[in-house]
Amino acid sequence: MAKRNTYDEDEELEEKFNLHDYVRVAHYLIPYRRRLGIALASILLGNVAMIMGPFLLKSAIDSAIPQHDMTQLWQLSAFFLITLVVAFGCFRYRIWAITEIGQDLLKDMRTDIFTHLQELPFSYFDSRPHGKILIRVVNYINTLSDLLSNGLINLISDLISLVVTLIFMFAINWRLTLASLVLIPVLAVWTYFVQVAQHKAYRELSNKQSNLNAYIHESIAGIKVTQGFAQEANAIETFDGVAEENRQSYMKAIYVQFALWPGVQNISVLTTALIYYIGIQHVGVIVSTGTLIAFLGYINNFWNPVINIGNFYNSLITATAYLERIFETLDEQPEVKDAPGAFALPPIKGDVQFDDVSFRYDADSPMTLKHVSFHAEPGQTIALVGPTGAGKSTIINLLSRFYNVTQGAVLIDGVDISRVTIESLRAQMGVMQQDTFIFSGDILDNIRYGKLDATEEEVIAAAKVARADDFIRQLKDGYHTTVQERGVTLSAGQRQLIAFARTLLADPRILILDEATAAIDSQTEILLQEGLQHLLAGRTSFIVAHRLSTIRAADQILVVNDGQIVEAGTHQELLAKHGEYFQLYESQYKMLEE
Ligand SMILES: Nc1ncnc2c1ncn2[C@@H]1O[C@H](COP(=O)(O)OP(=O)(O)OP(=O)(O)O)[C@@H](O)[C@H]1O
Repeated sequence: MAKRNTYDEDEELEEKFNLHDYVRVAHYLIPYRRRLGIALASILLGNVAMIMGPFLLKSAIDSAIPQHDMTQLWQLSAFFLITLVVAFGCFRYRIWAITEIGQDLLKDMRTDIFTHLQELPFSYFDSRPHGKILIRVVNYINTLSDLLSNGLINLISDLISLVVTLIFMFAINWRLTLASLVLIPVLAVWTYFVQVAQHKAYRELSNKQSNLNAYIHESIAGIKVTQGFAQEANAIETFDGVAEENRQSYMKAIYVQFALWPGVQNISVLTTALIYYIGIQHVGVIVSTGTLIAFLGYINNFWNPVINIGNFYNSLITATAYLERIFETLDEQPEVKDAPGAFALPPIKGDVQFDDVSFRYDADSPMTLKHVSFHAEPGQTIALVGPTGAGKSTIINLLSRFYNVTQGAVLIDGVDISRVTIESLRAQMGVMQQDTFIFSGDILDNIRYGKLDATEEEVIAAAKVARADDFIRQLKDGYHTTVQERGVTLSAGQRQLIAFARTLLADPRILILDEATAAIDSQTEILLQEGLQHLLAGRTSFIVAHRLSTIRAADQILVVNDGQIVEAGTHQELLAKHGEYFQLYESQYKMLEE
C-alpha cells in the first residue's frame, strides 16, 4: 500500500529511476518509427545541405576567385542557393512532423496513465491528495513532449551531423581537428557534476510543484468550508508558504541547470580561439587561407550539435525527475485485482455471506473489522446501524471488493468473491454512495451512467419509477438540462433521486446504499421513500441506514459497534432484547419517530 501523504509533505520515491526506464520511454516511440524515420531523413537532408555551405565557400576562395573563373563562381552560387532552399524546406517539414508526433506521444502516455488510474483501488486514492495524481497526468507529461519528439530526433540528427562534420574536418586538416577536440574531456567532467546536482534539484522541484497542485486542488474542493468559516486569510497564508517553497526550488533548479551552459559556451569559444591562434600562426604552412576559413565554419557546425546535445542532456535530466513519477504511477500495482485463474461470476441470485471477516486499512494499523459474520437471503433488505466510525461503510465496501478482506471470506451465492473477476462482480452490484456524484453533462446522461446503452425511453421510465421524473420535468430543459460536476445546481434530495434512477436502470442483483443523512424536506422525503421501495424490490440490499422508516422495513438489522456485529434481528426482535439497538432507538430514532 502506498505511503500516506499530504500537500505539505514531499512524496518519497518508491523506486529510483534506472536505465531500464529509458527503454520503456523508447517503447512509446515504436508506433511512430516510420514517421520519425521520415522526419529524421528530412533533417539529415537539411543538414547535408547546410554542411555544403563552407565547402562551397572554400572552393570559391581557394579556386574560383584566384582563377577569376566566373562560370565556376556562378555554378557555386547556384548550388549554394539550392542548398538553402532544400535546407529551408526540410526545416519546415521537420517542425510540422515533430510537433505532430510529440502530441501523439503525449496522448498515448496520458491515456496509459489514465487507464491505469481507472484500475487502481480506493486505497490508492485514499493515500494521497488528488492534486498530486492530477499533476502527473497533466503537467508532468507535458514536460516530456518536447524531449520525446523534438529532442530525440534532434539528438539523432545532431549526432549524425557531428560525425559528418568531424569527417569533413579531418579530411580538411587533421591537426586542427585534434586541436578542436582537446577540451572535450573537460566538458564531459563538467557535465557530469552539473547533471548530478540538476537531477536532485529537479526531483525536489517536482515534489514542490506536486505539493502546490495538491493544495490548490484541496482548497478549491473545500472552498465552501473556507468561506463558511471565514478562513480565506488562513488559506492564502498556507498557499503563500507552499508557493514560496515552489518558487525557491524552481530558482535553485534553474540555477543549477544553467551552470551547464557557461561550461559549453566557454569551451566552444576557447576552442575557436585556439584554432584562430594555430591557424594564423601556420597559415600558408600547414593551412591555406581557404582551408582556415572553411575550418572555422566547420568549427561552428561542430559546436552547434555539441551545444544541442548538451541541451538535450539537460532536458533529459529535467524530464527524468518527472518520468520517475509517471512510471511510479504506472507501476502502482492494483491491490485489488483479478486473482490468477479468476472466472466470471455467473448471474447471481443475491445470497450474501460474510464468513468471519476481519479487515484493516493499513498493514500497520489495528483491525477495523473483527470477525464479522452474517448471512443475507436473496431479496432481503439488510440495514446496518451503529455509532459513527463503527465500520458500517467498511462492511459494504468489502462487499463490492473495493478493498480485499484481511481474513475470512465474502461469499456471493456460495462463491468467494476473491476468486471471481472484479468486473463480473461489480457489474451485478449497484453502489450508491452517501454523496451522489453527478458528472458534468445533462441529466439524461447522468442517469444513463447506470446503463450506457439505455434509450431515452428507458431512462425516463427509470426516472419515473424512482420518483425523479417530476422534478426533472420542472427543470429548464427537462432531461436535457445541463448540470455541473458534482451537481452543484441540484439539491441533495434531487441528486439522490437521480442516483436512484441511475441504479434502477443498472438493475443490479445486489444493491448497496449509504443512505444520506442530509436533512430533506418532507415532500422530497416521501418521494425518496417511494423511490427507495421500488429500488429495493426484488434485490438483496444493504443499507447503511439513517432513517427509521428504512430500518423498520428491513428484514434484518445488523448493529455494528467497534468493528463487530453486536446484535442482529428485526426491529421488533431487537427492541425486545433491550440491548444496544434498544439504546440506539431510544437515543436517536425514537425522537425522529415522534
Ligand atoms: N479509507 C480509510 N482509510 C483508513 N481508515 C479508514 C478509512 N475509511 C474509514 N476508516 C476508519 O475505519 C473506521 C470505520 O469507518 P467506517 O467509515 O466504516 O465507519 P461507519 O460506521 O460507516 O461510520 P459513519 O456512520 O460515520 O459513516 C473508522 O475508524 C475510520 O476512521
